[in-house]
Formats: sequence, C-alpha cells, structure tokens
Amino acid sequence: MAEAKQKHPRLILRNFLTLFQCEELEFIHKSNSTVGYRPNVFSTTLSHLIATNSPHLLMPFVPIRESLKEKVEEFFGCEYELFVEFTGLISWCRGASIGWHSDDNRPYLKQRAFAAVCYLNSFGKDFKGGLFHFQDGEPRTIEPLAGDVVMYTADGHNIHSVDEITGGERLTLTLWFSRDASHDEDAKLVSLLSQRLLHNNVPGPCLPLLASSNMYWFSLDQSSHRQLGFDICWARLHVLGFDVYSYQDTSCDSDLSELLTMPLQLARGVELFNVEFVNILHALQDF
Ligand SMILES: O=C(O)CCC(=O)C(=O)O
Ligand SMILES: [Fe+2]
Repeated sequence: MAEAKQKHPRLILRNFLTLFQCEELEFIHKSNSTVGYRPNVFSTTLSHLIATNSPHLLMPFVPIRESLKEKVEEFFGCEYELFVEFTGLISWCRGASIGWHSDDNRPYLKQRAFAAVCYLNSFGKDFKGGLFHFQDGEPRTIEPLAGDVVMYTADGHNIHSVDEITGGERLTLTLWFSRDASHDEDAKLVSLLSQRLLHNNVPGPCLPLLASSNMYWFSLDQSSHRQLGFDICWARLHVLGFDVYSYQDTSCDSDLSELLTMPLQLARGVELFNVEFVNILHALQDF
C-alpha cells in the first residue's frame, strides 16, 4: 500500500461534494461558460466571472477550494505549502477526449504539483464515454460520479487519459496546486477584483457583462466560415425551452451575437415573459 502510494501518489474521495454543490456549480457553468481551450470543451474560470461582472458567483467556490487544498496537503504531506494555481469548471461535449499525458507536461505547466478533479455529473446518466484512466497502478479506471474527486501528482507518476465523450456533456471542477507563490491564483483574483471595484464603470452590482462574442461562438468546423456554428448562451437557453425575443430594431444588419448583448425578453412557445434582461448572460443567470 505504502509502496503503491509512493509509485503512483493518488487518492479517490467518494461523495466529497454534495449533490447540491454539484448542481450549484453546474448552474454557474451553464450560465457563464465560454468556448474552451480545446475542441468541444467549454470552461468557466474564476477570472472570467470577475471580468464579466459576476464576482458574487465566486462564493460557492471558496469553501470547496479551501477543503480541496487541505485534503491535498494532508494526503501528500505538504501542509501549508500549496497555492491554488487554477480553478475552473470544464465541460466536455461529444468528440472531446485527451490522450496519455501528465498535467505538468509543458514548460509553462511545470509549476503544477498536484491536480484535483471533482466530478459534477455522472457517467452513464449525464454523458457517455469519458472514463478516466491511469496508465499504471491502481485504481486503473475511474467512472466519474457526481460528488467524487480524484487527486494525483501532476508529474510522470500519474500519466492519465480521458476517453472520448460519445454523448451528453461531462462536467468537472478542476484545480491545480503549486508550491510556487508566484502562481497563486488568489493573488491574481484579488487584484482583478480590486481593479473592477476601483474602476466604477460597471452597470450594477449583479448585472453581468458579456465578454467578446467570439468567446461564446462555438464553431462546428474550425477551419470553415465563421457562420457554421452557434452562440453557446443562446444554445443553452434553447435547450431549456426558451426563445429569445429582442425588441431592438432588427431591421438593421446587426448579427445574432450583437443582438444577444442587448436587452431582451424570453419566450416559450407563444408565451412572452414580462421580465426584461440586460443581455443574454443576465437571462441565463436569472431566468
Ligand atoms: O476531467 C478529467 O477527468 C481529467 C482531465 C485532464 O486530464 C486534464 O484536464 O488534464
Ligand atoms: Fe490531465
């Protein structure tokens, strides 16, 4: 057991998060995510929540980040040594996968010492495919289940992969930890928060601002014309059964993504709801 821990330092924790916490984070992701860093992947970072004037949505992350850091420090024997380097909600849609790798496998990722991946939804129920595998050691394969967490060193002792998603959307809260204080995410977040508070140019305490429209544009074919794709915010509302009604003058040649930055109302079938939203992010967060 001790030898296995030395060779492949890793820990699986069942039911670390409650289903309520999973659902709360899922709601935040589905109402704020942008197109991610790899094909068919969407992400919500904490700095993005600040940049889009939704810092109140950071609150549910605070106790979870703290207890994950404590667990990692306790299990890997490095109490009070770690900084959270990155926190993000990451969802993988059909076609997304990642081959064998370690999480520190690029020069710009060398500061990463440990990873914690929290599963926010479940294999077989919410998505198909997407099993997690370690190349060596035990456990070899992990079936993602809402609330469970896998923690492992970011180095070559824990080479891993994720099978292609074949249906649904697989959602995780993923954190990396570093020993290097210059990669402390908290310091970056505090600085972003204070910049926003000092520059009083935000519309109101809780009214979201959209990032640039290409951050929400999901291209179906990366290489082809920009038109082939959809706006992820609009698509998420559509999945929930809503249509968007914009009372802007649509006779001008404004495109869809521009309209979604303007005031709008929601409709379902022939029913038009009275509430006016400042933009589509506001509708997603408050419908
Ligand atoms: O989502 C997972 O299970 C692991 C993802 C992963 O390996 C990564 O993002 O580096
Ligand atoms: Fe990884």
